[in-house]
Amino acid sequence: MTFCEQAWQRNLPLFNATVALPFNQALANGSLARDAFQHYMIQDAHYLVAFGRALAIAGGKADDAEGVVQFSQAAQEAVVTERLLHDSFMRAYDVTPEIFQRTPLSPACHHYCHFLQSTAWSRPYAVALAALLPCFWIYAEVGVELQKRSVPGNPYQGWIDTYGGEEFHAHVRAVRETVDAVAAQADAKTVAEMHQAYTDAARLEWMFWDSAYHMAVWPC
Ligand SMILES: Cc1ncc(CO)c(N)n1
Repeated sequence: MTFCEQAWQRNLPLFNATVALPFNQALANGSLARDAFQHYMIQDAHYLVAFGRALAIAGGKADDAEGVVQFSQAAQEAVVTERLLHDSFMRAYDVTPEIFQRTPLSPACHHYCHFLQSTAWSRPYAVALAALLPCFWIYAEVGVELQKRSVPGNPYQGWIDTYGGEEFHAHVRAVRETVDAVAAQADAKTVAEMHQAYTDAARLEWMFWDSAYHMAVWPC
């Protein structure tokens, strides 16, 4: 079994729990509260910049030219997506640049951003990639599950299609191929660290959606 197949199997209950989260169920049936979606978009815009930064660092650590290109391009796409979010969904949902500027990262978003950045800076290339993989893969598979459950006229269809769509899935397949190739060359200790990083990130994906549903803020 490849690293990715193993990681998917080990974390399957967590993935199913992620799809079942109230946020995702409400996104699929179109009943998600507008202010929860606004909160989520603001946090996601913050997240995408940190994700981009972590990808750029991973690109700099790549052990071949292909990896440099793949992850520096992914870094660029993350930031382009962040900008598009401001011009499209945020505008449509009345999240002004001022509202965005004055909304700090939620505790879950803060933790996820810093986990990705510190893993990318301080751990080997293979471990950094394993931490970044759920951001791609879980999003794409949640997108597919939400497309299956989505109702006609769902106001959130555009958002769901971004992640359930073929363009994003092609990226995910390419990242999985690289992660499997890197894992195949890694020693057992590194592979164990990769699994831990994958699970940590998968848990943070769960927490990100849960936090958005409750519009969580810092307790003090
Ligand atoms: C929290 C989160 N994870 C992954 C993605 C997809 O890259 C996203 N937009 N937001």
